[in-house]
Parts: sequence; C-alpha cells; structure tokens
Amino acid sequence: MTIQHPEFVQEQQYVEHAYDLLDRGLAEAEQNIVNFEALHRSTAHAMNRALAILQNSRGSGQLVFGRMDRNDEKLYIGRRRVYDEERNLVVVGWHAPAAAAFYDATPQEPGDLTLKRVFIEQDRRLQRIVDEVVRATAHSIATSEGDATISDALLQELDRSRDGAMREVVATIQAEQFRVIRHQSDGIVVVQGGPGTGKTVVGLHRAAWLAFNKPEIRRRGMLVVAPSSALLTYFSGVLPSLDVSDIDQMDLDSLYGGEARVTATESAETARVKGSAAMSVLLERALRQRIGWDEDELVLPLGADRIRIQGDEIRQIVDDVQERDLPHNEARDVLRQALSALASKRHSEDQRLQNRPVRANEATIRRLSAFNNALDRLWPTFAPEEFVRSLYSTQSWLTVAADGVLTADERARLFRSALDGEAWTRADLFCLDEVSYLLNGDVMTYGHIVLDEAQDLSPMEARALARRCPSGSFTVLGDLAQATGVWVRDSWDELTQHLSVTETSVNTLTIGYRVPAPALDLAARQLPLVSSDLTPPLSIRPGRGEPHIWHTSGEDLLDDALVLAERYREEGLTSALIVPDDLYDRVLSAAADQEIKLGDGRDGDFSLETTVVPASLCKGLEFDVVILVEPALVAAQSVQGARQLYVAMTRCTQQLDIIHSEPLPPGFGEVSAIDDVIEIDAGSPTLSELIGLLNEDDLALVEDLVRRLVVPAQEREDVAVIDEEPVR
Ligand SMILES: Nc1ncnc2c1ncn2[C@@H]1O[C@H](COP(=O)(O)OP(=O)(O)OP(=O)(O)O)[C@@H](O)[C@H]1O
Repeated sequence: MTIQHPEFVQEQQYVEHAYDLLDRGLAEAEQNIVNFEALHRSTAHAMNRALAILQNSRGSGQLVFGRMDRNDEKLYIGRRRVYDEERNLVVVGWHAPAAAAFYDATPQEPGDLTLKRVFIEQDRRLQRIVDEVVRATAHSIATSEGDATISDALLQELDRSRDGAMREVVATIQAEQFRVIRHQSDGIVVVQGGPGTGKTVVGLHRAAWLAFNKPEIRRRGMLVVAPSSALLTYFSGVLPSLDVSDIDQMDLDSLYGGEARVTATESAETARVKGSAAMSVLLERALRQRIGWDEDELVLPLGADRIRIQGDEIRQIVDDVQERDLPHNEARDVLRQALSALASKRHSEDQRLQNRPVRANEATIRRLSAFNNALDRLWPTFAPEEFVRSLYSTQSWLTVAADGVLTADERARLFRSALDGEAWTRADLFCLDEVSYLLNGDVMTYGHIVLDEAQDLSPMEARALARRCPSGSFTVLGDLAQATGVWVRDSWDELTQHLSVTETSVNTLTIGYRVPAPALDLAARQLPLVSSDLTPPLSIRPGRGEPHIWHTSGEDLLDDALVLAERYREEGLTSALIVPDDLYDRVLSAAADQEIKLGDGRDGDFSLETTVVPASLCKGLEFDVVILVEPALVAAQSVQGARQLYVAMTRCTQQLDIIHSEPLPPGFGEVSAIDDVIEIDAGSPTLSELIGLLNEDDLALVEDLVRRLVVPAQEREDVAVIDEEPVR
C-alpha cells in the first residue's frame, strides 16, 4: 500500500490553479492579438511570435516542479513565471534570483530552507511529492556518513526512455551544475567533464539563464554552436522549451556565410596545417603580397595630355593606407580616393603651369580605365574563394607566404593543382572565413557564444568564433579526453588563447548522469591508452547491467546487429547502431533489404526507434541502447582510435552492446577472461538446445551446479545477465 503525501490534495490544487492561470492568460493574449491584428497588421508578426513562445512554454515539461519554504515564506518554482489576476506571483521562474536557493539546497547543505519539495507530474496530475530537505531531518543527514543522496526526481528523469531529442531539465538541475549555469564571469567559462556529466545541459541552461538575467548580453545577441548538424538537431528544442527562442543556434560549418560548402574530407595532417594558427599569418601575408607598386611611374592618359605619378609617391600612399589597418576592401576605397586626389592635383598643377584649363576632377579620373587597371594591379579585389583557390594552386606565391611559418612539408600539403576544382573541406572553410574577414572585416557579432564539444576546435575555428564575439564572453563545453580529431590538448589554455584574452575559469563536472556504471567501466579501459591521468566521471546509475559482447562472422555482422536492434525495439527501447563510417551505407542497405526502417543519424533523423550513426558523428548524442559495431574498425578510422571508442561506448543510458567479427582492439584484451562480461558466439546453439543434448547424469550435475551458483549470483549486483539465446 502506498501512503499519500499529507499535502497531496492541496499541492495538486495549487498546480491546477497555476495551469489554469496560464491557460487563461494565453487565451486572453490570443484574443488580444486577434483584436490587435485587425488594426495593426505591421506589428502583428512580432506579437504572434511572442505568443508562439508563450504557447511553447505550455507545451512541454512541468509548469510547477518545486516548492521551497524558509521561515514564513513559501515559493513555488516552475519552468516559467505565473501571476494571478491581482499580479501576485504564483510561480517563480527557475532562472529568477529568488529560485537560486532551491538549486543550491541539498540534504547535506540545506542553507536556510526548511523545505525543498519536488513535484513529479504527468499531464497536470501529480504523481509523487518528494520532500528533499526538511529542517528536522537535514541536520541528521548532514552529519551522517555517506555520499550525496541522489534525488528520486532526478533518478526518475534519468530513467525516462530517450526519444531522440534532448529536453530541458530545470526541475532536476543539480547544485554542482547550477553553480556553473549562473557563473558570473564575463570572460570564458569552460565546463569540463566526462561523458554524460551534463555539459550540454549546463551550457543550454546557462544560455537561457543569461538571456533572462543579463539583458545587455541578450540585446547584443547570443549564439549556440554545435560541431555537427546532427547534434544541433538533437538539442535544438531545449532553448525554445525554456522560453528563449531568440538565441541563434548553428552548426560549425554554417558559420562561414560565403559560397563554399564542405564537400570533401582530407588527411589529418593536412587538416592540422590548415587549422593551425600559423595559417592566419600565412593568409595575411599572402594578401599583403598582392598589394604594392613596383613600377617607376603611373601614366594616366587624358585625351592628348598625360598625368604622371612617380612610383615613390604611390608607394607612400600604399604605406599610409596600410598603416591604418583597415579591411582590405575598405582600404582599397581609401587608396582609390587618395590616388585619384593626387592625380587630380597633379593634373590641375600641370594645367595651371601651362595656362590650360583643368579638364578632369577626381571623379573623372576614377572613371578612367587606365586608373582602374592600375588600381587592380596595385590593390586587387578578390572573392575569398577565388583568393584561396588561386593561392593553393600557385607554388611561388605559397612559398613566399609560408616562408618561416610552415615547413616545406607542411606547405606541400596546401598545394593543389587548379584542376582539382572546388572541393572544399571544413578546414578550408575557416581559411575562407579568415580571408573574408581580412577582405571585408564585417561579420555578425554576438554578446555571448556557447560552444558545445569544443575540445575538437582548431585554432582557426576558434579565431572565427572570436571574431563573432568581440566581448570575449564564452561558455566552452567539452571534455579533453573526448578529443578525437587532430587537436588533442592537455589543457584548455591551448584553445582559449585563440578565443579571447579575457579571464578563463575552468569548472569541472564530476557526476555522470547518462552512462550506466558497467558500461562506463568498460569504456574507461580506453583511457589509459590515451593518457595516464584521465579519469572517467562517477556514474550514478546501474542501467540494465553489464555490457553484452557478441561475436559473429564478418558475413553475419550487420544482419546480427540489426537483429539486436529489433530486439530492443520490441522492448520499447530506442537504440543506435554506431558503426564505422565505412560500413554506414552497407548498414542502410542491409536494413532496406530486410524492410527495417532506420533513422539516418547523419541527417539528424532521430525520430525512429532505431538510428544508425557513423562513429565520427556520435559525439554528444545519446540513446537508451547503443550497439557498437566492429570496434576495431571504429578505432582504426580515427587518428585517435581509443578516444573515438571511448566516445562511442558512452552514448547509452541503459545498455551497451558490442558486436564484432574482427578481434577486439586494445583495451578489450582481457574482456573475455573476465567473468562479468560474457562473450557469446552468435553461431553457437542456444542454452536450451545444449541442455537437450545432455544425458541424465550430466543433467543432474548441471542442475546441482546451477543451484549452487544461483544464490551468490543473485546476491551480487554486478553479474551480467545475458539472454540465453544467441543473436540468431
Ligand atoms: N540535472 C539533470 N537532471 C536530469 N537529467 C540530466 C541532468 N544533468 C544531465 N542530465 C541528462 O544526462 C544526459 C547527459 O547530459 P549531456 O548530454 O548534457 O552530457 P554531456 O556532458 O554534454 O555529455 P557528452 O560529453 O557525451 O557530450 C542527458 O540526457 C541529460 O538530459
């Protein structure tokens, strides 16, 4: 029998009252907009947008999720603020300063709260009420031994099956996370933490918190950047559900606003050269080399007359313009004015000396084709694509620009013949962005930028972001251990120095909310292969138990993986087949052959129960179950194989399965010898088939053995429970 909380009925009424007020407020707003729209069509658009945000905030999550009492004060906390008709505050928004004590209070450190109450609600009906801090018991908890208690509300939220989209978690933000969310720094706030410690959650909630509490930042605009469009799709619903739809969200490749798009990949070594800060020096030098005048004089024909300007005079103008440090195209305009003014002055002086009428002013001179041809030689104009393409394909130009900046080998990696055409890589895009800025100097800027999975950013990418955030106010989310590209670093300074010179504070999250402890233990075996001082987070969840490791033949690999996914689907769990990039298309076609529908993770389609995700794109994502296919190939596809495996194995909230035909890569070496992970041969007969083969004596022996084993096995929590049926 469950005992109802003594204040259940009153609290249910309070929650209903809050919903009722929200509904009425919305209905009124809708009516007002209809009335208003007829009169003022032009501003109706903005009003409708505001209404959409309001409606959105009704749509998801709990309206009221907590209450806190201190002395005689009682405050209800919710996803958004709610007033009654008399403008009394019925619910305080989670981001209001008044709500901070709710997040800070833990049973160990309740602050001045006498009660912290958490509501678990579904469809406006309270399911449970959990009193986390009650003054009378707080002291005894605080003085007792033991670890921080994990709240029921949090565990319930974490055990929820994933549906392919990240959700806001305002109801269950933890004290360690909230401290970072409302960090007061104006500079760079780095949030470092192992997989599933809530870095993305913290970054998105911090963006919303800043938007509500720092109007000056919100006015200057805010941006959230994800490394891939798949990850962006996964979390892009969180900010609108927190009532902030005016924060831009973008994937890294969309940052460059020019023509070029990523259509190619390249070797890690080449990407490293193009992504290095040295490249910015090289590009600037290359541009400067295209500027200048090495002829003795410039002669401008004007009918029968000639205007003559000495080479030294031109070089002086160029020097003066260069000193002003303007963007290339703006500087060209200044130069054009200065040169035409000099030419006009020279023409007037000459004519006056010869008692002849002045025949041309500055504007006339600027229209002369000889003047424009000279200007193009002296200070040419470029489109970024044209500039970089021509630089990459001109050995002599590259050689001079790279002198002292790149080695000959590095320089050779940049060269490509003009015939190679327009295949741009991601690293190229950021060279183009740099050139575009050198040429035009204009770029959309923001008051604050949140960067997810920042550990992989190249210096050139960081520079592009720095240009977009002149205040240097960043939230940088990442895990140095999960760097899988060419930019592996020992410290965050190596990256943040390219973002801004503002102060950097590094904040570490230690508790893992996603990955079950047994899966994390297995994944963490990759860490010593990466570096001796990396530690995984502390998982607070058991999940469904030990990882399953399946062995099968190369021929059956993909079909067997699909069978596993089908099994989980039948159990109502979402799963991801994380596959080596090279097998991606084969998995899709194997599924199509069997008429199995798979979400295409490359395109950010997470709407189906089973999604296939190339290993290179799985960072930041999560699913109930992960079926990692052929880890040896996943490790081999990346310059950072062990790190790539660590990332892939830490995407599940419930269960990790690994299926392989090739020998397992390093780090798994001892797996089959350890009795907490059982290796199953997919081709072997089922346990019941084996039992059927036994004679009576053997059967009795087995029964006796099983009887003796069962008791200790049930007592031990970490025993792997593996389906007795093999994959097929
Ligand atoms: N306080 C919380 N309450 C409820 N759920 C949480 C909380 N913190 C984190 N989570 C959940 O834990 C999971 C992992 O969070 P998140 O993706 O932010 O972690 P991460 O550190 O960014 O992981 P990764 O390193 O893999 O990118 C998500 O499902 C998130 O909703």
